[in-house]
Formats: sequence, structure tokens, C-alpha cells
Amino acid sequence: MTSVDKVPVTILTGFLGAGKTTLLNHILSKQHGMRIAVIENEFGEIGIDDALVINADEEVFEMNNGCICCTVRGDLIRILGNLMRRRDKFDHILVETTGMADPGPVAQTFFVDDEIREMLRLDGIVTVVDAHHVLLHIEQSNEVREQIAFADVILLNKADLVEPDQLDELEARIRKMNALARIHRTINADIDIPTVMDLGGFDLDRVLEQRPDFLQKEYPFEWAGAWHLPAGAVELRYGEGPDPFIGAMLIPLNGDSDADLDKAISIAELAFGREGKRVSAGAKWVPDRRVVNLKVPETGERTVTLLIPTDGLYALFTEHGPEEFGLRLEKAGAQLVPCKHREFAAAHSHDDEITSVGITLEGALSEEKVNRWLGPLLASKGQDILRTKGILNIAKDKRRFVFQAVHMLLDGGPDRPWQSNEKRQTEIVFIGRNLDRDELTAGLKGCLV
Ligand SMILES: Nc1nc2c(ncn2[C@@H]2O[C@H](COP(=O)(O)OP(=O)(O)OP(=O)(O)O)[C@@H](O)[C@H]2O)c(=O)[nH]1
Repeated sequence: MTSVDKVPVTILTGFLGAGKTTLLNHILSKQHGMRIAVIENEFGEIGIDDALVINADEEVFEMNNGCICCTVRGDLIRILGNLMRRRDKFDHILVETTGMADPGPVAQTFFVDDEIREMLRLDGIVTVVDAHHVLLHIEQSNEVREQIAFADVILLNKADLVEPDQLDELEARIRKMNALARIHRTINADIDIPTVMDLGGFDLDRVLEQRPDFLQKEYPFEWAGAWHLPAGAVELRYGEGPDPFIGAMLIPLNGDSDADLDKAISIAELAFGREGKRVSAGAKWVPDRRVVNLKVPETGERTVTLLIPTDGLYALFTEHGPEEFGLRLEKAGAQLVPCKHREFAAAHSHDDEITSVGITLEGALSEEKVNRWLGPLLASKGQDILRTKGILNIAKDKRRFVFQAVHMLLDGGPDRPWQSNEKRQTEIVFIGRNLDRDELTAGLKGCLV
């Protein structure tokens, strides 16, 4: 299949509340003659975006429960595969990521999966930037920096909320993070569709130049070594390291070929995805198919005794390279040298501090009480509460009240009437740091009539 026949894909990214859905709605409502299939990935305990995306003829596929760049990448590949069986129905695919996604691994999907690469081509990464909040986000979020660095096109959105000279400064700052992206200033993500949808190809060479390991698969461990180990006790010694606990796993190998190590790698990948067990200093470790979390000492060294069941070849996988925490194996005071070892690109990590709290509540709310609760709540906690979205059941109103906020900027109003087959209930989701579920739930309950 030539590049022309392949279906173009656009990845739409940008931090929480930057304006991705606004851009999506703009694209879906314009007459551009393109038939677009949309794949959406939402962060948050309750999916509200459904209510915020306009009804369009285009097909929208939702992916919830996980971030597109990690756990649901398999889902993305499956949905893309299904779409390709009906490829006569559309001309372009748009993948909207969550505000928390690192676009790198999503983009990587289009280069490393053979079937996908055969049928689809990444047209580009479009990053929407919230001009009003982006400086705060650049400081706090690695994902935002990645979203800007990977972009082919950047929309410097919400230009109406920022003075022109501040916009100039912002643009200069972003330019430093990505010298080649095309930057457009927008209000309500209002932009010519070809400017974002017809870029003619994601610039893989540019990305490879900046990140030579872009196409390298990521692993949940950084290092593996193979040793011939004698049956009985072997000492594993280590010292201070980069994390309070470091995961490790010992697996018997059938032989010392690359294929044998590859087999062990697959086992270790699965095991590192599950919760590990802890062993304390001085404890005995009998190798099984579980990861052991080694407690790292604040000073000095620790020893864990490995009980090797039979003479043979074993592979030890570790979350960090051995030199990072002084790891070595010893038998009767003599160091054992691995017969081979391999290094792996480590998986990216997320800002784990950002979580979501979803609340569903029956009973009608007083609009006045909601205003009295929500406004001050967002004003006082606006630094921590990054994003709020909700569908409210307001007393004596036939219509749903749909609202959303980015930090403390609120936006919303009455929406369509509640349907007869629909449960009248309030659904609200908060995304941010230090969220107190009980306090938020109590606050919402206090708005009941
Ligand atoms: N003032 C102003 N508000 C905007 C602009 N663009 C979008 N908004 C508002 O910003 C809020 C968030 O916009 P969305 O498009 O939902 O943002 P998003 O990136 O899809 O948000 P998540 O999916 O939660 O990450 C909405 O209330 C929009 O109406 C703009 O250019 N100016």
C-alpha cells in the first residue's frame, strides 16, 4: 500500500481544559467534505465528554478507564483495526487523547505495529495550548512539555484571555521547546481545517533527531543480567539508590541464547505489571514468578539471600541499572560475574498526583446553593482543581444543566431536556491534585434542595 492510499491519522493533544473538545466540535461542524472517525480517550472516573461533544454524523468511539498512552494502547490498536475493516466509510481518523497523555507512545503506535503501519499514516500531532494557564502547566507537568515538544502544529488557544505582549512572550517560550512546529493563535480553537488536518505527514525524522530512542519499545525494567548460579544460598547486595524501593525478579533460563532471554523478558514484563512483594534486609528470597521490591537503605548496604533451587542459568531483571544502587551477586564473599546482560528503555511515568473524583448524586439541587458552593470552592482551590465537569439535576428545571471549569474559569448553562427514559441525577467529576472525596461529596450534598 502506498503512502497515498493509507488513511491519515491526526493525534489531538493538549493539557486538561486546553480546548481539545472545542477544536473537535469545530472540526465536526465545519463543511469540509472529509468523513472523519473520532476516537476519544477521557481521563476521569465518570465520562462526561459525551454530553460536551456535539452530535455529528461522524462516528465517535470512546475509550475510558485508563490513559491512551499506557494501559489502553491495546484498545487503541483494536479500535483502529476494527475501523480499517470499514475503511470505505471515512477518509481521516482523529484520535483525541486525554489531557494527561504523553503523545509520544501514542505516536509510536503508528510506527511500531506492523498492521497499523501498513494501513494508516500519522498525518500529524496537533497540540492545543491554554494560553491563560500554560505557564503554570509547563512548570508542573511533564506531559505538557512532551505535548509541546512532539507537536507539528500548536494552537495557542484562549488568545482572548491574554494580552498580546504576553502572547508574544508565550510564543517565544514555546518556540524554545519546539523550534519547528507551526504556531497559530486562536480563540475557541477557530482555525482553518486544512491547517490542522492536512499536514502531509508527521515529521518522524525531526523527532528521531531529538529523541533517537523514540521507536524503542519501553519496558518496566531497565536492566537484565544472566548468571550461572550454583544451588544454595547466593548473596544479593545493594546500597543507596534512586527510589525507596526497587523492583527485581529472578527467572530460570533454559539456555543462554537471545531467544531464551526474550522468553524470560516476556514473563518479566507481565510480572512487573502486577504488584510485587517486599523482602526485608536479611530475608531469604526463593525465586518464583513474582517481582520483589527491594527496600533501599538510606545509608550503607543491605543483603538479601537468594535460595537457588538447582544449579543453572538465571536472569535477574531490575527496575534500575545495577550501577545505580550498587547491585551485585556474591557467593562466599566472591563476586559472581554475569555471562551476559541487556539494557532496556524505561517506561515513561505520569504525574501520579493528578487523580479524579467522580460523584453521582440522586435528588434535585438548588441552583443558588450550587453557585454558592462551586464558585468559592474553585476560587480557593483553583490551583489544585485543574478541571471540573458536570451534568446537574436542578430542581424544577426540565433541562439538564451542563457545566465545566478549567481551574476557576467556569462555563455552562442549561442543555437539552431530560428524556423520559433517562434517570434525573447529578454527575460531576473533579480532576486535580489533593482532592478530598469526602469533602467534595459533602459539599455537593449540601446543595440538595
Ligand atoms: N475564553 C475562552 N475559553 C475557551 C476557549 N477555547 C475553549 N474555551 C473553554 O475552555 C473550556 C475547556 O474547553 P474544552 O474544549 O472542553 O477543553 P479540553 O481540552 O477538551 O478539556 P479536557 O477534555 O477536559 O482535557 C470550555 O469551557 C471552553 O468553552 C477560548 O479560546 N477562549
